[in-house]
Amino acid sequence: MSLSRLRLFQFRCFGNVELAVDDAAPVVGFVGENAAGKTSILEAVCVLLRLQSPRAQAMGDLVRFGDDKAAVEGELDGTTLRWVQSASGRRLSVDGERAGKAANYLAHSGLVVWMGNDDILLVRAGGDGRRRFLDFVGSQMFPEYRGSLRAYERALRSRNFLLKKPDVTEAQLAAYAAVLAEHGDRLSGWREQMVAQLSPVAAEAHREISGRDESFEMVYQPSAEPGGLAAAIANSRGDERRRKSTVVGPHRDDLALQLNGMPLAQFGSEGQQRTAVLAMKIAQARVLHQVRGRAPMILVDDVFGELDTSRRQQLMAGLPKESKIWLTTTTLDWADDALLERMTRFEVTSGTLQRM
Ligand SMILES: Nc1ncnc2c1ncn2[C@@H]1O[C@H](COP(=O)(O)OP(=O)(O)OP(=O)(O)O)[C@@H](O)[C@H]1O
Repeated sequence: MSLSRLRLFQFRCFGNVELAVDDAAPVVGFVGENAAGKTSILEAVCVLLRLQSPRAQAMGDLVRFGDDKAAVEGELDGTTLRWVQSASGRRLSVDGERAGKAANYLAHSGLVVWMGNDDILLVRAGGDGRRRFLDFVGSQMFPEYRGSLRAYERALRSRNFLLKKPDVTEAQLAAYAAVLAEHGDRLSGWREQMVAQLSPVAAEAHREISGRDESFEMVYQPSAEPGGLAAAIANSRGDERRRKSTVVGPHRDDLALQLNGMPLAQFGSEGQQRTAVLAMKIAQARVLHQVRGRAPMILVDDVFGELDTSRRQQLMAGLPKESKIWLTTTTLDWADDALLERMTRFEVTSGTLQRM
């Protein structure tokens, strides 16, 4: 999978920039000072391919300050993808034809693994980030995942709104509970399947990086038995009345990360935690490659230069050979000749791009 052309229009700090990359270029590096716009370029790729930003709270944040719309366009293996965000909403097209629903567009789009400094929060912070990780991977592994997730989220918001109203009826709550159970059971089934595939691959990648006989494990912790959400919601009515919100379902799932059977957040050293997170991302790349038959693009924001040489080499060796790596860095001091030879480089300076 190869992105050979990318154009950003009024996206973040960019006015109108375009770059072209040789199809065969295995690594593309964006080099520049802090706040030059490096992350925004990788973010634009993620938005173009997955319709999701790894950092924006709302898609409107992506529109350049003072402008009324933003666009990203790119050429992926000969297909032209276009994403436009304006006050009237989002418009998607594939080869010049309106795509309508996200699912139609994503069927033509590509796969992505995002790696950034915040990844360590997968271990250290709460379940939100781990659920986002599962959802990001799930929507790339299973074509219907994203649609079910959106339907689940909509029903959850409506039901939680109703639960705060004093005059709500049991029938109203039950109608939304049925939607939650339908989509929630599908989501937890997919999550269970996904973690079962990711965990052994992550364990293998972890051993490769650490060089030690440690056992890393990802364990899916559903808040309700997969397939049993309707009963779990019914059984939690007392709790719901007290808390005025839906207390079971995929929005309460978690993913336990363990090293040698112990919780990594509590007992792992910083190095062990970082290794585990790298292993999870390598596993994501390998499993997506295996399941979808295409190697994902690897977007690496800042972290490459911060890894020690051996981890950097393990990471490069661990990713699918066919994956293109696009990375950002403030300096190339860390890069050895072998990597520099393979890297197409662009200098980023306050919203401009230049081939180096
Ligand atoms: N919607 C927006 N419109 C205009 N500028 C924006 C918008 N959103 C963010 N910016 C600015 O864009 C600039 C580039 O941010 P970006 O995070 O891409 O830089 P970076 O090169 O990755 O920096 P760092 O190395 O510090 O991570 C920042 O100055 C940021 O404040």
